[in-house]
Amino acid sequence: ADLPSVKILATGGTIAGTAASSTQTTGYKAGDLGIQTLIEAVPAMKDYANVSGEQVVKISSNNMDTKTLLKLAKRVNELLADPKVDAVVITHGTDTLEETAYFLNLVTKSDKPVILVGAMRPATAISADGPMNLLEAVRVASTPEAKGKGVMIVMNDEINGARDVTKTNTTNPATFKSPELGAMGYVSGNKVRFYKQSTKRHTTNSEFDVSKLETLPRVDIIYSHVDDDRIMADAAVAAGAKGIIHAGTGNGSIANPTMEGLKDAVAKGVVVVRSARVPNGATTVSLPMWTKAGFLESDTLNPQKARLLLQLALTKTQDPKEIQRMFDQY
Ligand SMILES: NC(=O)CC[C@H](N)C(=O)O
Repeated sequence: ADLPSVKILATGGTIAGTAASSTQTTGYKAGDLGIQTLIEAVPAMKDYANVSGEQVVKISSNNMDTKTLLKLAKRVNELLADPKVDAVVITHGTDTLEETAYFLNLVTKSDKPVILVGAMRPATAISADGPMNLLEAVRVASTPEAKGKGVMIVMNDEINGARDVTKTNTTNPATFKSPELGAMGYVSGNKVRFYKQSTKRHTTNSEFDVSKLETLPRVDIIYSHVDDDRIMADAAVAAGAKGIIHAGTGNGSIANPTMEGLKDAVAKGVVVVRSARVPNGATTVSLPMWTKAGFLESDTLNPQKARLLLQLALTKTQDPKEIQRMFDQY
């Protein structure tokens, strides 16, 4: 009775996936099982928390969209405002898990733990990783030290912070890593162990608020490559993008023809942020001509997370100086 109350919000993914055979680990149906089935599969959760479930959506997370993100964020805030709820765990597909985690890290108005969890093997597979991951997520959510650390992903015995974590392997269960900045902690034996946390702004210290938002501004990502040209930049502007994240080569480098397209985008009021297709390191000022063109820098945020931050930034301001400040602080 004295245990914390943890609400599990289910959204689908492989953790709720089913396949025709116990050895099938690809080509299965994601998001098939409901939250009650997932909870019943892990009775040990009751040793750590009073858990209850709620199905938000049943999707494969490659289909995650703004509407669902906003719905989820609003529900998380509603639940955490209730003194009877101590923490929220969200089951989610792994494809866009890091994006939902970072988005919630920016818009959750509570210091109560919010833990995201998924699986790489469907629930029907031998050595399915979902049940243990869910148990560990609930254990972390029930730990007092998890409070105030921002949104986290718990999978495969690791606790990773929403800002720094990324999916690093297409199929391996040990896929969620923070390669540059390291894991925050481990679920190890009978202990939840924390070692570090991000210095970046999040949750109760964040200026972003989705409570009145029904949509987010369009922001497109342009991925750089050999033979790059301006076609994608022009297409983004034509599609009505208010922002563009350029996933540049190296330290956010831009091919000359693409640069012309992006300069024209800036001239039309589109905010352009340089990120990088390189997984590690900060994207910084490299060539002065890019700064002169008005392009901003994403710091260590990967393109998909930079996109979410720019969307939220654009709900508050169009001022490039202010938006760069946000990229420096979040
Ligand atoms: N491991 C997974 O969860 C991937 C399954 C699916 N593509 C999803 O993200 O929902």
